Amino acid sequence: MKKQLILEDGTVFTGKGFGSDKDVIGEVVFTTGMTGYQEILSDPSYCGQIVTFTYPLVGNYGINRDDFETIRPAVKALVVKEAADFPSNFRSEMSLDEYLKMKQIPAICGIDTRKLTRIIRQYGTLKGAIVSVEEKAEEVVHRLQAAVLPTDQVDQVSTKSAYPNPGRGYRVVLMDFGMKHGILRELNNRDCDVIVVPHDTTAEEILQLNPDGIMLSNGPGDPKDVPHAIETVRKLIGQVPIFGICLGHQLFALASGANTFKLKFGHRGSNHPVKDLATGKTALTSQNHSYAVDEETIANTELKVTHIALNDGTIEGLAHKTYPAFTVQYHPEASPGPEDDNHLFDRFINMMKEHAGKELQHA
Ligand SMILES: NC(=O)CC[C@H](N)C(=O)O
Repeated sequence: MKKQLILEDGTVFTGKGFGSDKDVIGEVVFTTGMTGYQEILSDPSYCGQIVTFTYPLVGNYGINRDDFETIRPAVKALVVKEAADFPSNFRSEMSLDEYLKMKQIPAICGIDTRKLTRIIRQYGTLKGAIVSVEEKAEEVVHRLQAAVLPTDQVDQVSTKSAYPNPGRGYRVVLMDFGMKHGILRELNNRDCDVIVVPHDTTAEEILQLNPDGIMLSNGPGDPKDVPHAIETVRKLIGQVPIFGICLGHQLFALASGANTFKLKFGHRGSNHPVKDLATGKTALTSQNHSYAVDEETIANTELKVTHIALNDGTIEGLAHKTYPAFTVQYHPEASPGPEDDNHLFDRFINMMKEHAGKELQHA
C-alpha cells in the first residue's frame, strides 16, 4: 500500500507502507548503524521517534528471540530504503514486517533516505508523519506544525513496579528510565543482585533497599522532563557508587548543577569515536541521544569531563571529583554495536568493592 512520509517543513516522500497500517506523527531522526535494527527498534530510548536507517537494506536477517532490548518496543515508526522481503538467518523467527504488524508499528520503504538524512542534518530534527497517500499534504503539514509531541516518554516506558533480578554479588538498584536489557545483561554477567525500580522511586526508598551501587539507565526524551528523577539523583550522589548511561548521564549532570541542551540532529549509530581523556585512547561506541551536557556549565560543578566525542567535541563522559560516581553518554553495553568500553561495568563493580570494603564471593 502506498504511503507518504511528510515533514513539518513541507517535504513529501512517497513510498510503500509495511508493518502496521496506522498513521503516526513523531520526531524524525536517523541512525547510521549498518546492522542492529532489532536492537534499535526495541530500544525504549526511541520512544515517540520515527527512525530512519541510513543503511539501505533493513530486515535481511529477520527478527530473532535473542536480540530484543525490551519486549515492548516504543519506537513510533521506521523509515527505510529497502525492506528485505525474505529474511535469511539461522536465528530468524519472523520477518521484520510480521514483527512490526504484531507490535502495531508502521514503517515505510522505498524512501530516498540519503535525501531525508541530508534534510535532517541541515535543518535539525523535525516532526514528521507517515500517512496514507489519500491525505492532502498541506493539511498534514498544518497538523504537524500544530502538533505538540508528548513529554511523558519516561513514564510510558519505565517499569510500573519494582522487580528483582537476583544474583549473588553486589546489590545494584537500577533506576529504569526506559532501560535497555543490555544493561541488565551486563550486571547479570557480573553476578550483581539487581533490583529494577520505576523512574519515580524516591531516594529514601532506594536507600532502604540497601544498595552497594546505583545504576541510572538510558531513557527517552528530554532529561528536564523528569525533574523528580533529577532531585532523586541529587540526593543519591555521595551515598553509594553511581554509574549512569545516556539519560542517566544527563540526569547526573543536571543533578550536579550542570545544564543540558538539544543537539541539532543527535548522535545515533554504532561507530561513534569517543576519546577517554585519562588514557588518550579512542573507543568506537554505540550511541543514541538527542541531548548533551553543556561543557560551559561544568566549571560550576564538582564534576570533571572524562570523555569527549571526536566527531563534534561534545561531552561523552563525566565523573564526580570526590564521590565514586561516573557516567557516559554512549552505550558501553553496546546492543547494537562495539563492545570497546564494556570494561566500564567492571569499573563500577570495583567502585562498589572499594566503597563497600568487602569482596563478594561471586563479584
Ligand atoms: N539513549 C538515551 O538514554 C537517550 C537520552 C535522551 N533521551 C537523549 O535523547 O539524549
